[in-house]
Amino acid sequence: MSRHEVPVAATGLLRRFAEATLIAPVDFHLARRMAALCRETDPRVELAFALTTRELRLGSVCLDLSRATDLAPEAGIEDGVAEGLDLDLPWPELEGWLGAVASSPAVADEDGESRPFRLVGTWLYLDRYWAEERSVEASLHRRSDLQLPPIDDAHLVRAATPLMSRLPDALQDAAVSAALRNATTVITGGPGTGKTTTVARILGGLADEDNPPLVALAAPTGKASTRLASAVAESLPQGQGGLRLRSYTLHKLLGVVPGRAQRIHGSHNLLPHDVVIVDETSMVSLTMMSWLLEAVSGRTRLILIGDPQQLASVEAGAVLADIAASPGLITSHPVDGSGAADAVVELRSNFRSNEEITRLATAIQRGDANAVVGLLTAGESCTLQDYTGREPITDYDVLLTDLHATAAAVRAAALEGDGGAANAALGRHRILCAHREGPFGVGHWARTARGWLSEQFEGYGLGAGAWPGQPLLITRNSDTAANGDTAVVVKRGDRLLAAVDRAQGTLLVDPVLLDDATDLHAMTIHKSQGSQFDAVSVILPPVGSPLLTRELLYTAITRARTHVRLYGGEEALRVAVTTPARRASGLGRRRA
Ligand SMILES: Nc1ncnc2c1ncn2[C@@H]1O[C@H](COP(=O)(O)OP(=O)(O)OP(=O)(O)O)[C@@H](O)[C@H]1O
Repeated sequence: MSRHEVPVAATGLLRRFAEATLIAPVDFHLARRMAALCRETDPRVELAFALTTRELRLGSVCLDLSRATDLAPEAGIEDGVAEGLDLDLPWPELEGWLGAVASSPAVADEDGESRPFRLVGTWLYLDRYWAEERSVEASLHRRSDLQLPPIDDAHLVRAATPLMSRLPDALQDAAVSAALRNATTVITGGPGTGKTTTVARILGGLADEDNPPLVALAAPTGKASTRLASAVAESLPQGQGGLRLRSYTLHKLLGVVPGRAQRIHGSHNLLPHDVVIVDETSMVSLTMMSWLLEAVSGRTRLILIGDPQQLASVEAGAVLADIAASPGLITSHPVDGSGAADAVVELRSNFRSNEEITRLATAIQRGDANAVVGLLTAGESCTLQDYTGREPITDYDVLLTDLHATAAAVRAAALEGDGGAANAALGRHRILCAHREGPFGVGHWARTARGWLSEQFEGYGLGAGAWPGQPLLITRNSDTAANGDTAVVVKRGDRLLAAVDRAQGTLLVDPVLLDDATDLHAMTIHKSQGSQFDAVSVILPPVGSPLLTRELLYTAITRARTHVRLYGGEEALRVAVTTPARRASGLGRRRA
């Protein structure tokens, strides 16, 4: 059954919502099953259950019944606009709906014993997510009162000194100070604002030759964790002396058993680390955050790093964004009498991207569509070109120039057998799409770009086999590569080898060992998180696509160091800028 087919068993109210793609077959069946188990027969309640599971699938932690009428049809997520749907839906009247849900035997209230669902105000949760949200809140509050041993003055002075050749930045100083004084610190900031630099300074302050702290550098993906480890190692003021650094994915750190809720570390077996640093926290789901906080002991310093403006986890929850929006979740009680050190610090100066891109990112964050359009109209390094889904790639000279220059440089290095140079050249430009399929999707743009390049370079992209200069994206973790790593096929003597771009350096492997690698002439914006390119060409989704959000646009354009080229309609751009991704969650707002 396709995602948008209407289940045969769906009748009445649920059928109307299934036809409008407000609920998918999986939501319908789950809701039906739960309702049947609890002898619930009111279709309004079944609808609330189905919409709750739908919202979980789409990243929210709960369903806000008072805002349910804002929910968008799901059709179009893959292939464009939801056309021909009857969206004049018979929404239940709110008060009666809330009453029916509250009196269902499947639904507990905030203080009630566990049942499959829980209604808190107008928020309907699956009980498990409510429990996880409470657990995260409680852990953060508990950690606010922890007393870590104070850092001695010599270490504080060392950390207070900016790294060589860095400009003074008061917010970076504040973040360093907070991390040394508090048990829990959250450092947020956009790309290039110095988060990694700040971590290096913090570690410089914590380093101790006599008693080196055990430090976990963790991230949701293998690529992000190795990237953090190598970036930190490069910036550490005194090298790795006085520290015991280890890098992990969060799954590895906690010893999560794949496909199960079991893990080696939890409240029953706390992590042994003195310091746990988590990068790319925006991608951490509510479940993973609750597991992490359970496993971190009261003597461990916890530092969470990330950019809450970026796209959140593909699973439910946007914990970093919730913390950034409700800093009171972590209160600060420095133990050394040194005065308040805010536990949530936002870094703001971008030291990497050019000024136009920084201004564009700021206007997007503010939701100022006029400013965004103005910057793109007058911009030199940031531009918008019309794309309606029908124009051929040959209409876009600048895109062809970017593609040609990048492929030529990648290919030249690949023919020389220089994997490092080939991977560096691959970072010059990338096509980024929100969709996977259809005229706005990765599949279409990767095929089109590769097809055009094969007309420019002899032997490029023809046939099924590998060719020198072939760009690859790894899609699964293995011994040789991490999901999200990129590689280029290079010529070494008579052989073709894949040069995998790993944080520790280039790794040469036989291309056949990379079973789970795909063409990299274009990639999704989701996959591009954590990566940087000189120029990006962003294919905007069309108006009507639920993917057209501010976070998506912000994530895409902040991948670029020097040039942002958007392809799409002005209306789509305006919709993106003015549509923040909505993720319902009660974290930090429960008693607001
Ligand atoms: N205070 C500073 N003065 C000058 N340059 C800085 C300063 N802070 C950071 N930089 C430089 O800016 C660049 C980005 O810094 P860094 O990698 O620490 O940022 P980041 O926030 O971790 O970025 P991303 O999340 O995009 O990886 C680096 O080249 C770094 O050396």
